[in-house]
Amino acid sequence: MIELENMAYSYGGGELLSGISLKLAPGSFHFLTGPSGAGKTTFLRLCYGDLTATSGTVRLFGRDVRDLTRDQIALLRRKIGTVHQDCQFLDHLPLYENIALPLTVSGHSEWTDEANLKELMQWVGLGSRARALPPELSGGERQRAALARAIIMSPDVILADEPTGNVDWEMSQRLLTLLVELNRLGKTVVIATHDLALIRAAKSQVQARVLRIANRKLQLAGADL
Ligand SMILES: Nc1ncnc2c1ncn2[C@@H]1O[C@H](COP(=O)(O)OP(=O)(O)OP(=O)(O)O)[C@@H](O)[C@H]1O
Repeated sequence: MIELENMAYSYGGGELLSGISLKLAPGSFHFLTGPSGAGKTTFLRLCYGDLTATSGTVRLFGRDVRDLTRDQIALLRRKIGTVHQDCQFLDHLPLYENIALPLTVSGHSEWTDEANLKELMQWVGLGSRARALPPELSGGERQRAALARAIIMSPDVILADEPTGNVDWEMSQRLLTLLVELNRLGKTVVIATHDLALIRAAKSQVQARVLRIANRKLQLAGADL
């Protein structure tokens, strides 16, 4: 799926990430943790070909990112759904159209009407909010909408960057449950988070590996979280 081999990355100064190797197996569930500024967001961006490693190799679905054109990377990226820390929406479009944007952009606008999106919107608990405008949404609604948008193309992998960053505990549990359900459907899930309580809570629901980035390296975290 996604494979990193002795990868390093620098934004131009010193190395931020170094000697990183990891294989994300199909259907696996990973948490990614580490101090603020350690490089979690950068790591996720490398995992979906948004950044190119300074050295070492990143393979997306068996293809070395360096051998791919931007268009080829964009095509492979359709198999990867991303949820960002600050979910961006087009404020003038109703929610269902925002969620359908990946379909519109990829030329499948015939599937983007409200009726087709109903099931997905109900699944994330936004069935009654289809026509709301993004500025009218709560933090938790925005995060669930971002998750719906991330999975609308039925990706194999979901990379979520602090998906529970701006919501209360109950909502973070709800988001976690949605991500666990997606994993049970066979999706590979990676969640970057500072929230160790969330990771502990997940342990009863899913077999997750916990990775930690610190001092430029990626390590498997201990069981003492
Ligand atoms: N586009 C960029 N250009 C230069 N430096 C950057 C850029 N993006 C991030 N950085 C720097 O790289 C380091 C890692 O940032 P990153 O966002 O990956 O960390 P993080 O672990 O996700 O942090 P947080 O937990 O606070 O979200 C930080 O020092 C940040 O300032």
